[in-house]
Amino acid sequence: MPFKNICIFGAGALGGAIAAKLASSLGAEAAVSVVARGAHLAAIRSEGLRLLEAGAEAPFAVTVAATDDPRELPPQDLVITGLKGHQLSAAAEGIGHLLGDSTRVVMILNGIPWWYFHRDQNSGHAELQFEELDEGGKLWRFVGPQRVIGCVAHQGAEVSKPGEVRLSNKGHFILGEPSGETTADLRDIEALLQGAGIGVKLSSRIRDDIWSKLMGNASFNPISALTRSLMSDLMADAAITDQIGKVMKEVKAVGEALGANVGMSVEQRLEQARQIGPVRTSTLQDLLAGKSLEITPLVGMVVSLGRLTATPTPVSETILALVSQLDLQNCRPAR
Ligand SMILES: NC(=O)C1=CN([C@@H]2O[C@H](COP(=O)(O)OP(=O)(O)OC[C@H]3O[C@@H](n4cnc5c(N)ncnc54)[C@H](OP(=O)(O)O)[C@@H]3O)[C@@H](O)[C@H]2O)C=CC1
Ligand SMILES: CC(C)(CO)C(=O)C(=O)O
Repeated sequence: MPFKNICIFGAGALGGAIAAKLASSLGAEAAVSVVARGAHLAAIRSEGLRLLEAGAEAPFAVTVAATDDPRELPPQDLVITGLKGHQLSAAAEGIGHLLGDSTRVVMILNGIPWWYFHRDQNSGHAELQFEELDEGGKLWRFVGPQRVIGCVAHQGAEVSKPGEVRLSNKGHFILGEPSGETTADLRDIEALLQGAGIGVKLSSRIRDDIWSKLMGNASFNPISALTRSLMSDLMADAAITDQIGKVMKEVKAVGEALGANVGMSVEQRLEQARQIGPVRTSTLQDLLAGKSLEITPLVGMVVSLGRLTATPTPVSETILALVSQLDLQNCRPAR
């Protein structure tokens, strides 16, 4: 087992689920720790981290070392981040404390990740950095794009109460090196996760998977927050589905302008969205919890990369304006 110390930084919905599964399958074989905060951290410390799998009647609980200060943990063999994209810059230095010479960092993210252009051979913009995704270049400096393994999650999850994570389906995670290589590290991480009962697929073109997933997250995530609707309600509304389809078309066009093969058609992506069912998107979960919203990686970057590639994104621009104002009002104290 190449991973003796594994830290999940941001053990919320998806990170918490992965931490619980790894801790339960590895037992004493490895030290699984989590970085969390607030009431969630307090509950993990006092009652353990609980996971309710889709279809299960009761959660199971695991005991993991839990802290809000990564400096308390030793250097890790593997770090998995479950932070939202807009929370990463603030955590960059903390993640840096966990890294040894060869530590790899799996970043579970929706949307365009800060490392997107690292070793990208198709866009003509290799190594381009975006301040809006990586404030002050902190992620580039403290983590380093060469450590990253990209991760696209096809798994619905929610922190149902402090200390407890609930999965909404039996999903899977797509993992890929930014370079597209199938490295030994990638194979080892695949084996680790599969051994814990986590569905994994490897991709040699992770950016294609990012764009296919983003066709949905750029459209139905902000719209679900704007309308406070479950996925099933959005997809039952023909006028909304029509707007979602328009955003999907824009996202696909931007991805293709950057050299991605976005294999999925708008109709196929809409069909995938119809299968999700009565689920609160991660953006709606944050809105309802009064938290700031993950807007830039999901919507803002579609508009920015649309500008970079001269690809029109009018519907995404409208949604960006609306959801940005919603975010401002949501985080503002009541007047
Ligand atoms: N949830 C889902 O169904 C899906 C999510 N995704 C994507 O996966 C990624 C992770 O999402 P999700 O699992 O929902 O995220 P969550 O918001 O559930 O989890 C993030 C956790 O990290 C914590 N956190 C943030 N910053 C810090 C910090 N500096 N120190 C300690 N803890 C911190 C948050 O605390 P706090 O709550 O206090 O901010 C929260 O508990 C996102 O990009 C999302 O879009 C993809 C597919 C499905
Ligand atoms: C696919 C979906 C809607 C799963 O919940 C998601 O990616 C999200 O909530 O961000």
